[in-house]
This record gives sequence, structure tokens and C-alpha cells, in this order.
Amino acid sequence: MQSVSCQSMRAIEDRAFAVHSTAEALMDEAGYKIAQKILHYYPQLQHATAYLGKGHNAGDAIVVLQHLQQAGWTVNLQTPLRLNDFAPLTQKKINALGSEYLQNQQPPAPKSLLIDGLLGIGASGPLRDPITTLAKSINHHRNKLDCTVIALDIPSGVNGDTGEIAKNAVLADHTITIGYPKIGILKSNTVQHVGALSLVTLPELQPQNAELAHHPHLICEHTLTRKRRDFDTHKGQTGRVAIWAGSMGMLGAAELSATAALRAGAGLVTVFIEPSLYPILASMLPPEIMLRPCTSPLKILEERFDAIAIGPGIGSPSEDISNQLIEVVRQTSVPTVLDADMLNLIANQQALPELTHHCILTPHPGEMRRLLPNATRLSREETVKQFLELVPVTLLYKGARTLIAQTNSPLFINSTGSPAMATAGQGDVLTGLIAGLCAQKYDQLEASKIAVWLAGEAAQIALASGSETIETLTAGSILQHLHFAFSQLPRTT
Ligand SMILES: NC(=O)C1=CN([C@@H]2O[C@H](COP(=O)(O)OP(=O)(O)OC[C@H]3O[C@@H](n4cnc5c(N)ncnc54)[C@H](O)[C@@H]3O)[C@@H](O)[C@H]2O)[C@H](O)CC1
Repeated sequence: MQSVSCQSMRAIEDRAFAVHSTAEALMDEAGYKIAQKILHYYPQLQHATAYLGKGHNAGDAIVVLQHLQQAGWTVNLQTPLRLNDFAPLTQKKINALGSEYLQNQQPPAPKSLLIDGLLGIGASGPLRDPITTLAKSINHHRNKLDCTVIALDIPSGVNGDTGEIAKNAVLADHTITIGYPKIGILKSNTVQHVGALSLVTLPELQPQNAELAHHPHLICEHTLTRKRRDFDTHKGQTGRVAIWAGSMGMLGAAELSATAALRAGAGLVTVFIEPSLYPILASMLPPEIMLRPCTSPLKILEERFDAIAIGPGIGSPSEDISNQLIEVVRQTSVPTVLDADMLNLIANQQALPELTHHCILTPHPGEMRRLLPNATRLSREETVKQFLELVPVTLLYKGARTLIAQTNSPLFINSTGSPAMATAGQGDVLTGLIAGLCAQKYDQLEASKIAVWLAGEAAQIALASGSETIETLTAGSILQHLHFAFSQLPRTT
């Protein structure tokens, strides 16, 4: 979904008002949809406190509270403002909830939800009181009481256009933005304040082309689709994936990437492995995955595959194997995902300039620095741009906010994920997912976007379900929760 400036958002909103909508109708719709997101991601919290500024951002928060209350949650307000201080529509919403909530304010409960309804697109300048005090209180309670903070539209104190962070800006675990993502909250420097990102769409809001031009896109469920299968589909049609992964001590990487390719929907997944490792890996792999003992990666070129993945857990292969792996990349024309030590190998052999359109590279920042030493001096966004000026590949630059682009494409920024994903094996899963989707004829950019969104969403769902915590989540749990993430995506019509 394309991002917009706050000024454009206002213009879009004004056009909707001129035609058919009212501020109240939009607020009601936004509030309902935000509450649904909260119930999806945080069903167990059961207690919410909304922090209120004067404007319509606070009105949204009140509508959210009403829906949470209807779902059985206890709700509470925090604000020093009196009823008359609020914008008229926000007053109306407070009255609908019950103005006694203004008089009877309670401190937030431990491990509860805090809603930042302080400032949205109406914010200007550094934070001023009473907003500063309220923002400080949100950050304090997040820390001391282990509360989860949801920011509505924009975390208060983050500039919605520039991403500049004001002193005492709210630290949100999750920002639910309304209508269209605002440019400022997609900037890499804001990730600590924005947290996970969700979008609630309001179909009444229709941007004009000039309002969208050149801005980054948010990867979210509203713009991704999965393919519908004909009833008579057979496994040959859902794609064949070849994987060169794993080495002594790192065979789990081969298992994770192969299982991910299979669970992404690929029909046939074959792992090529050096013969000495065959018996060990054979005992680890799910029975659906084929395992081919093989001394030469060039064997991959002798069969028909629809996608190839090279790199997870390969460590430092011999010179001969390294040369052959590069040769596979040179000779094949099918989508080829290059990850982990394969990226280091490409950097060492200075083979980057030889990569072309069929390659999908998935570096994390360390791997990126080896491929493009200049990256240390650039922002993440500039790094992607400069990288793609050098090589015409699909680039997926991993991080808390993964960036994806091709030469001349817009920049796509992932919305899902969690700090719980900071564990080994997540990259192996991602590689397998991309290869599995490419094998099913998703184009490379689309496959990369869907894969990264699915992995992040699966992590968030695993946490939401209570079956994992930030500490316990593993790459394997992503695979176990993948079906919940897939089911969020509509099918192509
Ligand atoms: N965009 C949409 O389609 C919809 C947006 N909704 C929500 O409405 C807000 C924007 O509401 P608005 O009343 O215009 O602005 P704010 O709530 O951000 O409040 C502005 C208010 O705050 C004070 N203020 C401004 N800057 C500061 C500051 N730095 N420090 C302290 N106080 C400040 C000032 O008094 C202003 O008047 C949007 O973000 C959405 O959340 C709709 O409800 C749904 C449709």
C-alpha cells in the first residue's frame, strides 16, 4: 500500500467529506477495524487504557475502547483534559462511552494494553504539555508494568512526514495506521518507536496519483494475494525446488529451508547434499522432501527445476564447490534465492556484477556490508537504491523493517514481524518460503513480499495465541504457524 504525507492524508479526507462521508463515519469505521486488529494480535490482554489528546486521534481511541469493552475487556482513560477541552466529535465519543470514565481514572494494570490516542496527523512541533507528560507516562508504564503499547495512526512524537523523533516520543510496540501509511513512520530510523505496523483501510479515502508518486509502499495483507488452485492441479504444476544447503554442524539450515519451501506450497522439494552428510540429513528431513547425495552442485542444472535456493548453512565450501555454485547461478535462468554464506562467497569472489534478473538476494546488514562496503555510510533506504544501481536483481534487505525492491521498482517495506524473530534459522525459513513461492510462479518481487510478510505474521500469531513468547519463539515455530498467516491473505479472483 502506497504511503502518503500527512498533508495529502488531509486532502484525501477532505475529498471524502465533500462527496459522501463524515468525520464520524470514518472514525467509527477506523475504530472498529483497529479494535479487530487488537483482538487478533493481543486477545489475552483483556484490559486497555487509552491516553487521550484533544483531537480526533483520541476520538479513534474511544471508539476502539467501546469495541474492546463489548468484547469483554475492562477499559480505562488517562488524560488531565476536561470534556470541553476535546474536539466536539471526540466529546461525543467520550459521552457515548460514558463521561464518568473521565472522572474515574485508574492507573493502568500490569501487562495490559496502553493505547496512544495523543496525537495523529494533527501534530505539529515538539511535544507540549499535557501531551509530554502523558507520553512519558505511556513509556514509563510500558517499562515498569510490562504493558503493550499500541499507537493509533502515528506514535505521538514521531513526525508523520519526516520521521523525526521528538523528545519523549511514545515507544509503541505496534502502530495501527489509518487509511494509508504515513511516509514518516516507514523511515528506518523510526522502527524503535513504531514497532510492528498494521494498516486499517477506509475505502472511502481515494488518493490521487500525485499524492502517491514516488513514496515507499507498505507490504500488508491488503495488497497481497495468494493463487487459487484449479481442482485438478497436480504436483508437477505447483513447482519443483532445488536446494543446496547445509554442511557439517549446520544441517538444520537445510532442514528449515527445505521444510519452508514445502510449506510454502511447492510440489516437489529436493535437497542436494554432499554424500558424507546424506545419512545424517536423511534422518532429519520430513519424509516429503527428496534428498540427493551429490558431489557437484552442477548436478542441479541437469534436472528441471522451477526455483533454486543456495546458501543456508553452507559454511565455507571448498574452492571447487564454491566455483561450481557460482557457475550454477551463472548458468541457470530460473529464480534463484541466494542467502547466507552464498552471499559471502559472492562477495569474496567479487561475483556480484555477474548477477542478473533471476537472482533474489536476501542479505542481513552484515552480509550487505560485505557485498557493498559503502553501506556502512548509507541509510538502509539509500543502501537498497545504490545496490540496485549496481546489479539488476531482486533485493530483500533483512532487518526489523525488511526492505524489498528491484531496479526501477518502488521500495517495499514489510509491516509484520517481532523482536522474537531475532533467532537463528529465520533467514533459512525465509529463503525456503521465497523459493517455494517462486516455484509456484509467483513473480520474484511478489514471492519476496509474500514470504517476508508471512514469516512476520506467523511470528505475531504465534505470540498472540500464547503458544510462544518473545523468548521461546524459534524459526520452527514460524513454520508451525504459517497456515494461520496464509489464511489471512485473500486469493486472486
Ligand atoms: N485520516 C483519516 O481519514 C481519519 C483520521 N482520523 C483520526 O484523526 C486524526 C487527526 O485528528 P486531528 O484532530 O486533526 O489531530 P490530532 O488528533 O492529531 O490532534 C491535534 C491537536 O493536538 C494538539 N497538538 C498538536 N501538536 C501538538 C504537540 N506537538 N504537542 C501537544 N499538543 C499538540 C493541538 O491542540 C491539535 O489541535 C488522525 O491521525 C486519525 O487518528 C479519524 O478519526 C478517522 C479518519
